[in-house]
Amino acid sequence: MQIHNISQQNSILNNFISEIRSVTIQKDSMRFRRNIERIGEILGYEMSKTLHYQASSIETPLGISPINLINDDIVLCSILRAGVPLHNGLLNYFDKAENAFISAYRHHLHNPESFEIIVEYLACPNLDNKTLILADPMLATGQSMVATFEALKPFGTPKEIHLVSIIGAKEGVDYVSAHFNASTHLWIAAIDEKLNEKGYIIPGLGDAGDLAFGEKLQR
Ligand SMILES: O=P(O)(O)OC[C@H]1O[C@H](OP(=O)(O)OP(=O)(O)O)[C@H](O)[C@@H]1O
Ligand SMILES: O=c1cc[nH]c(=O)[nH]1
Ligand SMILES: [Mg+2]
Repeated sequence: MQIHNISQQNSILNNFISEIRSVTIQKDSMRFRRNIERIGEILGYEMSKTLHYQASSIETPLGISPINLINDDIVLCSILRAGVPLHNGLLNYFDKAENAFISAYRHHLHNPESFEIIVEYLACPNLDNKTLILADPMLATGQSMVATFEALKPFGTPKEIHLVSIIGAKEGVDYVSAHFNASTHLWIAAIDEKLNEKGYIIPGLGDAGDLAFGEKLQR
């Protein structure tokens, strides 16, 4: 897997990352969602540099302007719930993309430390020869990303896969690296050191789904 850790280079991305991590600023859920969206726009922009382009020309009122335009058929798939604002950010830029949504959530078994990933809802177009972007802001154990990839297999074989995440744990990055092809790209804004005993990223930011949309009752 090709890992692109975008915050290794200083940019305004750092300011948005610091705001979603900040225990005080993240309490403003509208700002939290908007920051996730802005980060999605930045990661999408960085990713766009590796897409395929075709020479084109555009008629302006005063002449003809040559320009290379993206030539890929993009399918943007995000994992509910926390993936929604990241999806919106990516879709702001890849506005012609087809869209897929999947639900993957942690179902806690007997105690907070043990859980399984439940995939229930899935809506997806044909993926054959498309460029698949899989988006989820948190890459903790990596199990949701891998379960999503497995669930999408019956929908076709993409030509390229780009994983987009905001904060990952080293363990989760290693887990997805082992499950995805070496040609898969991972676009990520930060890789944190570890997971705690409940599978939360440390230092991370807490629960992204709850911060964006409010606490949910455990089922
Ligand atoms: O890498 P993993 O260990 O699989 O964890 C990451 C998953 O956890 C979060 O979702 P969560 O289960 O909290 O659901 P939510 O988005 O509905 O809050 C996050 O959005 C990922 O989907
Ligand atoms: O740290 C984590 C891990 C999984 N999901 C989250 O929202 N945060
Ligand atoms: Mg959550």
